[in-house]
Amino acid sequence: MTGKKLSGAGLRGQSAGETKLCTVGKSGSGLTYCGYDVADLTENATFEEVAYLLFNGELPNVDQLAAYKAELKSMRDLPNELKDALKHIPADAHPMDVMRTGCSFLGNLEPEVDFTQQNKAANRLLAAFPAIMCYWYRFSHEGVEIDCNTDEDSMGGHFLKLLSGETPSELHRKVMDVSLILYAEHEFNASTFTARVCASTLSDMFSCVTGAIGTLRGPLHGGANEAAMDMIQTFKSPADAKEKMAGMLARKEKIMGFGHAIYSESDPRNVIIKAWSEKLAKEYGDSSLYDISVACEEFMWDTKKLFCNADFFHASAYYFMGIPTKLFTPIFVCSRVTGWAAHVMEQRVNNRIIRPSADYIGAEPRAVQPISER
Ligand SMILES: CC(=O)SCCNC(=O)CCNC(=O)[C@H](O)C(C)(C)COP(=O)(O)OP(=O)(O)OC[C@H]1O[C@@H](n2cnc3c(N)ncnc32)[C@H](O)[C@@H]1OP(=O)(O)O
Ligand SMILES: O=C([O-])CC(=O)C(=O)O
Repeated sequence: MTGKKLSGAGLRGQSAGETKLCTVGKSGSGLTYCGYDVADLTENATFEEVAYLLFNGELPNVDQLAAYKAELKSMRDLPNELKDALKHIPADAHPMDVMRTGCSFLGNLEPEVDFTQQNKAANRLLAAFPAIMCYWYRFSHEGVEIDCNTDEDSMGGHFLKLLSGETPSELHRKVMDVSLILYAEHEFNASTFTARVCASTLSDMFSCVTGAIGTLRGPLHGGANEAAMDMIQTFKSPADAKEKMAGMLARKEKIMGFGHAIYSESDPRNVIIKAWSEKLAKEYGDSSLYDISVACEEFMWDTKKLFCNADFFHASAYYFMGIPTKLFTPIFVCSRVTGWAAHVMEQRVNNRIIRPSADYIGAEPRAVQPISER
């Protein structure tokens, strides 16, 4: 066999199952969760409402939301054994490895014994992830043992307060909330598919989410927001960005934060996070990083007709909020755990073990030679 087998490579364009949770790129660009447009959700709902929607199929009413938020708040703290484990992870560890270990360790302490506990397990992970990330980060980088509870009402505000110890501004709370909504769910992307494959063996929620974290870690998936930030920071000006990107394309390098496996015209999350990034740039008082990002977007469209995906303007938005680059992808985990867990639950309702076939391209049948004759 010669050359790259393109048709069907990466399972592109093939349906691998059914879902009620999400549509991606139905007309080239849209994104819906349980029938709601993601733009509508970012304007008229909060991340906790979206989490409830994904787990229950409907948005909550006032009482349901209050009860759900109270439940999540009661689950924010970490067991001492997990805090001790996090203290042993070095400062130079990859933060996604910390998230993976934190998830897996919690699964030892509070296992999902049977599927009647699936909502509890999902909510526990959702509530605990900000503390898993920030407890490790602040202890390993600043020597501070943080209190894992805050008086912040929302997940976004809670995360920001754990990270800095300061009460976040309304603007920062809002942007974090929008960001968590945008990253919550995305149909059969690589990490969600990992979770569903794991779920299809009737494994537990913590194993499904641990596997998904490992898949999200890569730069072709969730890791792209960090890679985009690292790249943007090497550009001195919009003109410099265009010149350096031309060189990257000439060397056939991938530009992180651009392109998408499903969307063909645009990623609907980009226009939303880009607008918030612009607002944050004004508040920050120095818009150079935003201006450089806009130049990158223009250049990629003009030269390759490639558009920014969800990750690209998240980089500058998080930067303006003072979030360290190494925590960008872990924030994605704090959000996407909702989508992953919802897919695990959906897989369990109508399960058959996921086990595709492969086209064999190896050696013809042959006999084993005695080792002395090889
Ligand atoms: C939240 C998320 O996970 S969003 C995705 C985040 N990932 C990134 O931003 C990483 C950069 N982007 C990419 O690597 C790809 O666009 C992916 C992984 C997102 C999608 O990959 P695929 O569906 O396989 O698209 P594919 O790689 O076939 O792209 C088609 C062509 O566009 C090119 N291309 C696609 N994305 C890029 C990019 N970011 N930079 C440069 N060229 C690109 C490919 O090289 C390919 O060119 P070719 O036909 O000459 O080989
Ligand atoms: O759908 C994909 O392939 C990747 C993506 O954008 C996501 O998971 O949010």
